[in-house]
Amino acid sequence: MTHYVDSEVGPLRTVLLHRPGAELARLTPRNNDSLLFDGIPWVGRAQEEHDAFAEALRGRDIEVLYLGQLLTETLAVPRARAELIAGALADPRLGDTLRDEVADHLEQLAAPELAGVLTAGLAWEELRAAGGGRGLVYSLMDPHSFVVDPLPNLLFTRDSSTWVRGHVAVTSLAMPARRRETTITRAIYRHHPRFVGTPLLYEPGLELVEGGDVLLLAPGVLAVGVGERTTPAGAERLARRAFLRELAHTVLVVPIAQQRATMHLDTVCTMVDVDAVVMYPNLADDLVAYAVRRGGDGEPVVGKPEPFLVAAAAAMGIDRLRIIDTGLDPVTAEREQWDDGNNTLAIAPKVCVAYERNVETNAQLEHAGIEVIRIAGSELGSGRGGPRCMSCPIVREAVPA
Ligand SMILES: NC(=[NH2+])NCCC[C@H](N)C(=O)O
Repeated sequence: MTHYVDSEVGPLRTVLLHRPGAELARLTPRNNDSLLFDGIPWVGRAQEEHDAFAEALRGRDIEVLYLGQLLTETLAVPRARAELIAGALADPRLGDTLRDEVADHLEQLAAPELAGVLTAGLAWEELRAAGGGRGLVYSLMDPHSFVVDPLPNLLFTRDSSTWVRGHVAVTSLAMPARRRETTITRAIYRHHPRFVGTPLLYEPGLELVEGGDVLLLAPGVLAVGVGERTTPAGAERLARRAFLRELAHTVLVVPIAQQRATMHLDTVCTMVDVDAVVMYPNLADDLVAYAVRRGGDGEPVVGKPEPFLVAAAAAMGIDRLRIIDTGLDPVTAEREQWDDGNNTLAIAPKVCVAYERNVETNAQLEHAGIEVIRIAGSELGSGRGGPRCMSCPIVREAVPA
């Protein structure tokens, strides 16, 4: 099957999810802020919610791939295994002695156990229980800490890679708690038999870009939010690369507030139809875009800022990009935006998956003719991400004419 995505709403055929597991059980009141969770999720219930999400997708003939399983399979490739172990050892906190010990520990693990440590991390006392734990660094480490940090935000597969046509952008994540995630997505796309040979449009280590900020408005048209995560330099680099490979002709760069509530563009705006978005009403009128176009030599040419809807419609070649007017009062809008009401996953034009708790937003979507597949997310949502954040589309059919 050809892996290919060139819109936000074309019928979804294959998607990458991550079923949350032991890495969520690492969250405590001491570390949840730095690990970017707003609470301490009930792991079993989060798994049930996630399974129901996956089932809803399978029920619509969508193939669900799991990151954990792909990771285990990828570890069968010796080069991938070496890269992934190196990724876990790259943490400068370790120092030589502890790094050698952790290396010895990881190298003797079979693939499933190693995948477990790469996702859930290795706690201080686990290394001692395994017979390690000598040297200065280990002795001075907080016994509540990790020698390999857990990656609870792997749940949000949207951010660590994103597809543009047949190319995959392995992103460059902003937050320290998430950076190692892309050693995993990169290894999967480079070495897993299913993905070998996929061209990489972007790579970790480049200027910051996160997948939650990248929207494929139409074939050849990207919107890239710049704010808390993706930087203007990241948007420029992504645009330049997409232009050179002729994957896009226009990239709309959209500044968003640098704060947690609007950490990614997809927390305030997602597409639900070929010409419609659901957007956080409190900023619908203020959002602007800088249209960056491919110049004759492939170099980016930057236009003046324009209202987002105007710039988007022009780039997409349509008369108007409709906002589904959620018509909510500012307080309800703010509450439901925080709970990812605007973070819908379109699985076809006019069909989206949304958290059930955002009662008002969902009612307005239905009123506008959008089918809403509701999923529970009381536990999943504690990481501040909705259905779009928790999914990385790998195959979408072309939008039906
Ligand atoms: N595409 C998204 N909106 N992703 C949400 C990611 C949430 C995650 N806890 C973080 O702070 O990074």
